Amino acid sequence: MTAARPQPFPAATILGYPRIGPGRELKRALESYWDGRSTLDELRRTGAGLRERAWRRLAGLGLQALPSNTFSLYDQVLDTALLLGAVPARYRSTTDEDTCFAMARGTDGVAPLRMTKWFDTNYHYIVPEIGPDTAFGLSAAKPVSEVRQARDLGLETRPVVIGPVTFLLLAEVTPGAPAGFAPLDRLADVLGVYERLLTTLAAEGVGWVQLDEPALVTDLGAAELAAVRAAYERLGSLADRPSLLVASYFGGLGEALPVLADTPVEAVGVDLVHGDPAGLGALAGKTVVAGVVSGRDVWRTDRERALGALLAVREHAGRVVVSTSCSLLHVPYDLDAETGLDPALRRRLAFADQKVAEVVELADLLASASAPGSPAVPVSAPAPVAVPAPASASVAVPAPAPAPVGERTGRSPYPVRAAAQAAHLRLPPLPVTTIGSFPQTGELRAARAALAAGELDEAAYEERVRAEIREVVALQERLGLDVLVHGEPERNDMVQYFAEHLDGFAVTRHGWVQSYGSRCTRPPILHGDVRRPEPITVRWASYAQSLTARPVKGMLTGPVTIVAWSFVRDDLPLRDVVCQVADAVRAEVRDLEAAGLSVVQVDEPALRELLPLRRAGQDAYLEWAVAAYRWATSGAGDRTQIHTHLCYSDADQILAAVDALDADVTSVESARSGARLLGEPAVKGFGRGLGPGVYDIHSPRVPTADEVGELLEAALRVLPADRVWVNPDCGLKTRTYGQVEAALTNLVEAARRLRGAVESRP
Ligand code: MET
Ligand SMILES: [Zn+2]
Repeated sequence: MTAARPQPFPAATILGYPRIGPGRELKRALESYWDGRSTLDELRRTGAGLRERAWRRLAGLGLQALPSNTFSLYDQVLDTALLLGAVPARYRSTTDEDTCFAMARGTDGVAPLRMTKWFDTNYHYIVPEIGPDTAFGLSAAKPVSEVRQARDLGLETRPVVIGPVTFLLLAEVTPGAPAGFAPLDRLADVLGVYERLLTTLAAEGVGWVQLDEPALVTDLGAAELAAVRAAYERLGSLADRPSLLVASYFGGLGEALPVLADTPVEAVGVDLVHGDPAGLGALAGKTVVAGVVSGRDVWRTDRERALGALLAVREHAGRVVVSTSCSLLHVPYDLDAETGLDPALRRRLAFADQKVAEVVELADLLASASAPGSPAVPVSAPAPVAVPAPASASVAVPAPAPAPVGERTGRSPYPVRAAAQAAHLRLPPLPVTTIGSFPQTGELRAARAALAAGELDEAAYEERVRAEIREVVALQERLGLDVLVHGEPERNDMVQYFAEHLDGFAVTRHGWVQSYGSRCTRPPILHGDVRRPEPITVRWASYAQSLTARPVKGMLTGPVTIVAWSFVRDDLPLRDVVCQVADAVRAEVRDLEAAGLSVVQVDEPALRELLPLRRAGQDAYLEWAVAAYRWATSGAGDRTQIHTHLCYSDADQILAAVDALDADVTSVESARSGARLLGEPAVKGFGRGLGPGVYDIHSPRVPTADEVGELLEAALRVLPADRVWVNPDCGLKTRTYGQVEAALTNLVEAARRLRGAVESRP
């Protein structure tokens, strides 16, 4: 069968749908397979069941154009690497699934591929590795079998694949490739594989294929724009192929718009929530898949505004299809599952299924809105639902004015503080610490569930947490760590826990969103003004400190991260929301200090995540984000050592801003990325304590003391010895106690071996 004549694109679609399962079925199936408790066949059956459920649900909601290949056992970028044959030889296994998991999670002897944030979201993708010798080749089994599975259910679908330009721009270079090589150099080879994919899908009778190109909303240079042109000229000119939708999202297309408009692709997806419709006239003659329903927040769509945007697009471009601004991967499944939410808040909300219904409804409204120029909402159409204002908008919060960067914040300059802290804390060189969390045992989670269900009373739960703290402190003393933590046993999640204790937030019971692989979070909903009614962490941290003579590090989540990992009200500038949270964190830092904690860590792993994708907005963002952090931490005295933690280490991009945070010690992920950070010139100039992670906590592998020692030696070659800290890449909560104990033993051992040498250095 060859491709039929171009089929018109139906009136409504979505760019993608959640896949973890409404009850996190995929998470359970994956973890059970990884632990050897179930077979690959069982895992495959779970996947098939989830896909069937998703398609039936979408069809039931009235959606005509259904996506496929948006299901993934781990990550869609990793799936694309497998599809294109970009599999480094060290990961090849007997089944596609095991190869996929080897790349994502590593194996006994082999470290996994790097993982990083998907644009400015909290979703993580696996970074493909491309070199001059990568042997590309098509493995189309997955998209083809999904098309067939849906067809067996009587449903036609549109396979979704990451597009060639985004795939190559996100890839990193195989270690050892010649200098100057860039993955984009392999564009022509990769396009050959995409051509074969399109031919294969056409032979399957597929009418449309969606190629996701979110990289097109970032600043592109001449070479990248030329790649866009080359890619879509070539794929568009292919003889027997399905119609092509090139989907952009997370912002406006900017300079890539006229380039795409010039190519023979049939449809272009544009984000009209985060990008502006300027220039869409260039798409006349094409189908515009207009993302007017946000795929990234949980707010109901303002129907009038959305319809206005759709009518404007229809006036300028050819055919308009109503869609989401991006995949619904980033929002929970179904608001109907949340029975405990305040009804006034509920009325303002829409999760994935509600957003699908909005898309369908808007398509109906658009169809009945007659010629351009007629009233935006036809009389016969249901009146748009008014979105109520935030409930607490009237609560007066003394808005903090964060101290501008560079201005005095109350603390002395770093050298003065460093001396005061050294005298007070008396730490050895290369102090060993952790990032905060210790393994969250099943027992602990069960106790929390029992508390929520009313089966365990507060006092019994509290004692359970205290017992855990006692064990964690004793373990750290026994292993010989220098700065201890209480282990965060009371926290379900580093953001949700604070949200539950601050006014202005609501939390959900089932609102899970995939973070990476089998990991999910339940982002809180920040809907009103934020205030801290009372201290949050002080009793746990001071209890831990009461158990030991060594310093315990109080552990807080920073204002940018709390906001970044929540669904945030959209009626205030983000900066103002962050300032409110910074004020609450500031009060908590001061209370920890007053309770006798000499070290306080304020985590900002999301600092870079909110960085605007285009350079034009980045300086302004960093200025207010850094100011908010300094406001949160600068109430501490000189003797109190402030730590911060980031889960990545793209030093060139962000290290200057990290320096401006003015924290005394910064820990960053480094082991997972093969200590690339240490090669960055910016590291040499870093003027404070730095702990480049020496233990990749995303992998079940335990590093040996020798491996840790090598990473520390590498750090000591570029950093002064009195500023190097020894710590894992991130928190330990996803690991087992067996792994953690073995790994921390090796961290302490490696630090001890090097201390002598460091102390005797001139
Ligand atoms: C994602 S960063 C995690 C930091 C937190 N303190 C932890 O150790 O889990
Ligand atoms: Zn982290």
